[in-house]
Amino acid sequence: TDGSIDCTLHKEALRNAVLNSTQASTLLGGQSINDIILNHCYTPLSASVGEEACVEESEEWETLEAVLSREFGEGHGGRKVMLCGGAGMGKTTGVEQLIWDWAAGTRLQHYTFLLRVCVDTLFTSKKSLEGLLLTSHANFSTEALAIVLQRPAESLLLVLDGLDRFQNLLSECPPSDELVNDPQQPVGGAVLLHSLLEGFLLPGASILLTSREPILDLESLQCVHLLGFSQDQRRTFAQRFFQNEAKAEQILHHCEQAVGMAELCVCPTFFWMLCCVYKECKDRAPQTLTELCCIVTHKILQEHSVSMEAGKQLLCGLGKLADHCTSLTQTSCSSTEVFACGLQPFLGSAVLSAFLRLSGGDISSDEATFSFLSPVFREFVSAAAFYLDPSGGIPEEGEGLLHVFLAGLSDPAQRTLLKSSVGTFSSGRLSEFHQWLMSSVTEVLPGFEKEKHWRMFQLLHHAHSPVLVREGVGSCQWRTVSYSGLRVADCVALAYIVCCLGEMEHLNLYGSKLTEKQMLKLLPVFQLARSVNLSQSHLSSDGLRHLAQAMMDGQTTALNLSYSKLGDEAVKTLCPALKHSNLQTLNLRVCNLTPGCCEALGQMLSGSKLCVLDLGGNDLQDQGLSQLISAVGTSSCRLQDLSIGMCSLSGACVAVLSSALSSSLSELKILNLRDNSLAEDTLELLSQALQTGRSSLNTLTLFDCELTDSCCPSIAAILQSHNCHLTELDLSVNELGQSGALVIFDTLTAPQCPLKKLCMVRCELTEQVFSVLGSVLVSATSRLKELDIGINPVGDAGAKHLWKALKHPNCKLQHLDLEMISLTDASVDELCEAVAASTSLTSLILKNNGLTDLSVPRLVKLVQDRPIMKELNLQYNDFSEDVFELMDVCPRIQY
Ligand SMILES: Nc1ncnc2c1ncn2[C@@H]1O[C@H](COP(=O)(O)OP(=O)(O)OP(=O)(O)O)[C@@H](O)[C@H]1O
Repeated sequence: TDGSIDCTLHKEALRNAVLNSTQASTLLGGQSINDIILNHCYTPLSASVGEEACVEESEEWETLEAVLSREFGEGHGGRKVMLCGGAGMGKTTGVEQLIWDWAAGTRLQHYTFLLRVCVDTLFTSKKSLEGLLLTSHANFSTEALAIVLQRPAESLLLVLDGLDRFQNLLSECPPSDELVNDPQQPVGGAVLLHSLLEGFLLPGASILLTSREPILDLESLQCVHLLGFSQDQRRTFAQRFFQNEAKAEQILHHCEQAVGMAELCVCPTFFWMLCCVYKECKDRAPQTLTELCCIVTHKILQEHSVSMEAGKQLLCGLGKLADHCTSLTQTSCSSTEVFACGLQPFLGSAVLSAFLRLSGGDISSDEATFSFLSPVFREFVSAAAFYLDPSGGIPEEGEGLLHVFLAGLSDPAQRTLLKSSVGTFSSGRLSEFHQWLMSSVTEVLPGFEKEKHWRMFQLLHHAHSPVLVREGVGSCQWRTVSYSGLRVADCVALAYIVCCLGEMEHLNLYGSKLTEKQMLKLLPVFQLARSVNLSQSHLSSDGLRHLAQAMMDGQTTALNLSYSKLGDEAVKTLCPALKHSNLQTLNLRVCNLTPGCCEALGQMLSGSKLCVLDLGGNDLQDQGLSQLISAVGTSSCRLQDLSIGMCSLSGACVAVLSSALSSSLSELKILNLRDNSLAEDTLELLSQALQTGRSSLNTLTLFDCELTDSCCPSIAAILQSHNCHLTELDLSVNELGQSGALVIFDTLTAPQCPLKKLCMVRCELTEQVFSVLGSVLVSATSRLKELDIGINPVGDAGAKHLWKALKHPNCKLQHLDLEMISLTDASVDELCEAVAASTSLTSLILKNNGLTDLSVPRLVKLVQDRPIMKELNLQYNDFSEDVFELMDVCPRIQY
């Protein structure tokens, strides 16, 4: 009966294994398990459950301890969990602490037996489950174990730690007829493991596996990702480590500031090493990752009294071994391989085991394998060897740290300590690296791939040489692609680059989601950028405050926050700062603004340097506009260009606008009112304001403002006035009709009419209107140079009047847009003749008409024979593919 098997003895045996362990803590290998457990140094770890690991610290992070308690909770018999996490993330420590706690009677007591399955020999020969359990539990006799295994399997928890070493052996699933259910039957490792996981062997038993990578894709297996230490867990660890809260805070702060360290600190082994180094560096903590690795190497070599010559030989050998492992994508090597890398003088010496872990027996055994204790150091020695060993070129790498270390080591300040222990670097190698870096920068930054840009910033940051930054970035055509998705480390690197340069033309963060931390790191960039694009971005309210501060202190002249869902409160936060900034242009299009923020906007306008303001697409309403506009027309407002299209304005707002415009102090030159329903009678007020002579307005957009012919006399009055400065007028998409248009055209020949550009797209213009327009164009007094009158279906007959006018020497037209006027091939003779004769026309838009292949040869010849023609747009006509080649010969033709 199982009563004869005493689980308290088993628990004691498990505890004794820890108590009697002789494993020692090392700098690169980490703190020993017994030290952690017995001295209560265990710190909770973070984990996330599911297929994808949630690697950014967030609410999805739970503690490993909580996850394991839940997954293996009472009543959940037969749970199978795979704990995945990179090297040194704490898998073994987490599992060992769990075993200790079970043995101490504090966790998972509903399992009567917790058993380790020894994985070391799992794949070397056929083994039975019983055999493997006996290897790890010498306290059991074969008979006793057999009795334990006959218990209801629900009371058993099996632990298999470190399966990643057998990744390739596990990749293939054995056929199900090979799976076994007898714990005494010897089988291969893959069969044994699959028999356990698929519930053939000990059905109902719970199983906990660990591996660096997710190795088995089984439905029965729940994946838990181990993510190391969160910020708070690092704090707990550091407080325990230093026994001093202030010191712990200092370290945490330093990690954030030191170049390249913050991201690595989530890894418990790395953080342990860092704390050990900090404890000893009384006067000066390492400022960068490279410096940290140089200090650690120096310490290890000194501790083992390694001479300079031998130190150099060791690093070169380790570097070769690292490159060898990388090229074969393997993590461990045999002693033969270690030998071949020139490390034979160090085989068996303690200094080698400070860097490499030996497993599978002693050095002389065939099964002995070596692997790097720390993946970070693997890349570090590879970089150091590049500078120490003159053979080979710049090693290739993907995302890793190798190039980061090459960059860091190229800086004499960061490698000082390494120099004192292994000697000076070859100057040829140093200049080789610098040349490589400079040519990579000049190749990458003019390109479109933002990740590659960031990589270059990182390398330049690690190289820590303002001269290199100025030489590389300063002299190349740095393309301003959107930098959305910057990680914190990229923000830091970008800030370093821009600070070295002292300026940045354009910071494009289109579509970014920026946390407060990222904003803080980017502050110097915001201050030094001439223009900043945050269109479609999301900023937290703290982030916004930092932006405001940066604008106030900085030299930015243009800020684009359009489509960013800011809302009134955010704008109220920004306005007081922007008032005192150097901003000249501010884009707040479609930012969910309401009348609630207009007072703040108005206050910002008075006294600021702002000249251009776009508020289009916000629900400002008449009430908001009157608050906003109160500043315009006062001596403290410099606004010249205001867009308030689609702002739910009605005719009632025209009164306040008009009074602002008629103030002699108003500097407003451009006003865009498109897409508002302005009642036409109120246009009279605007007309009067523009006739006072005090308004400087030269561009007015009334596109789609629900105007009709009854407003045309008011517009005509403006154009006829001797005081009017209007040179551009857009009346498109209004139902002006023939009579209305004629009233306006009548004024265009008046000598005082200053209009140079007129848009009347889709205004129901007729052939008769076009005929009048023809006579306007040939009059000696008309100043019209640009005419957009598309989407008025006047056909060939209507266009004829314009062709005739174009030939006339008085016609000054440079740009003519006749999109969608139902033009056909029948017009082409006259069109070509007219354009050829025109002395001014440089751009003709004929999109969306009925031209066919027949016209193409004539049109191509026309453009070819007319060098002053900049653009002939023939898009969306009825062409077949046959003529594409013909049109391709002339790049000024768009089709
Ligand atoms: N919970 C923890 N509390 C304190 N220190 C920890 C903890 N987890 C890990 N460490 C530190 O990290 C080191 C490495 O941990 P561990 O050996 O458990 O990692 P691992 O994930 O098993 O790595 P590998 O895949 O390389 O075997 C430990 O020696 C210890 O210094």
